[in-house]
Amino acid sequence: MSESGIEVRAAVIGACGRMGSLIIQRILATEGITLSAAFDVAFIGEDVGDVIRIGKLDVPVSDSKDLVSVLKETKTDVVIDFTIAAATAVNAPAAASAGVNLVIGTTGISPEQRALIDEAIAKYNVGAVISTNYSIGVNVFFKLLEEAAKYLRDDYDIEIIEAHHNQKKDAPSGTAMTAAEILSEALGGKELVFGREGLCPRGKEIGIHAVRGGDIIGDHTAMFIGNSERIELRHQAHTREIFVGGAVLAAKWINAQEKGKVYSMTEVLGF
Ligand SMILES: NC(=O)C1=CN([C@@H]2O[C@H](COP(=O)(O)OP(=O)(O)OC[C@H]3O[C@@H](n4cnc5c(N)ncnc54)[C@H](OP(=O)(O)O)[C@@H]3O)[C@@H](O)[C@H]2O)C=CC1
Ligand SMILES: O=C(O)C1=N[C@H](C(=O)O)C[C@H](O)C1
Repeated sequence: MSESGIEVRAAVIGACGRMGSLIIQRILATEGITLSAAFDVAFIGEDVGDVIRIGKLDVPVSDSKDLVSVLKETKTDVVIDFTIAAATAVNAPAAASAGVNLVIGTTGISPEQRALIDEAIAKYNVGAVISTNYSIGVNVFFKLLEEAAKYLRDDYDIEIIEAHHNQKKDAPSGTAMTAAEILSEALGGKELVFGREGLCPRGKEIGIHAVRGGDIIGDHTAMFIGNSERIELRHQAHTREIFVGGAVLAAKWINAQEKGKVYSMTEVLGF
């Protein structure tokens, strides 16, 4: 039990994945939050602690097809979802329908999928944090981009380059997309161009480029390129723990917020 006496019951979807398994370990090490359930597509029925090799936890891996009934049985307050967009588009509305708050880290969510999620959050009056990046550093990076755009206006060409590990499924990264959206909005609307090939004279667009290889955790560089100078803002993740800490913080935070709304990680951090 935490000092405040509130114990948040959190379920993890994508529990056996790179992020999910670390989030479970962080929940176990954090006061005021308990692991209520774990969902994945493989290892159904096995103890999740055994699957992620940290020892028995007496929490079975459940099939997300049983999401609503398991969330109700386990009296879950919040689900933390780090999976793939097609899964989140189904599981987030289902969890909301059970009255459970949401922390969504999955990237590559299309505008149509996002609309379904937003609709369920409003309809079932649950709270949600949705962020393409839960690290403190990246959320400062987002603020710095806004600030740079304010001064540089349209005079500098903007290119965003992201690099990630060779197991990442989606491209470009969700963080690169958020960075581009922030810059586009600050500059009154810009076309986004993904990579370049063939005849492609540069216009006033924002270029976005994805690199994939090895075990890169996540690098993001925004280049503001003028005729005689350039500014580069860069964030490099050294470990996934920076995302994990933010996601668990968000899971505890959302419980105490006004419901029926979607919050960003910058709001969780109070920026
Ligand atoms: N917002 C942020 O700060 C961050 C976001 N991410 C994002 O989180 C997501 C996951 O990344 P990562 O952990 O590296 O990926 P992994 O592939 O390692 O983990 C995802 C897990 O989800 C499982 N899964 C897939 N579909 C379902 C489903 N329908 N129900 C339950 N589980 C499911 C996968 O199973 P299987 O492998 O069998 O398909 C896998 O075990 C990505 O979208 C990534 O971009 C990552 C880091 C930080
Ligand atoms: O898949 C990853 O690993 C990451 N995904 C997120 C993204 O797509 O922005 C965040 C982080 O860079 C790691």
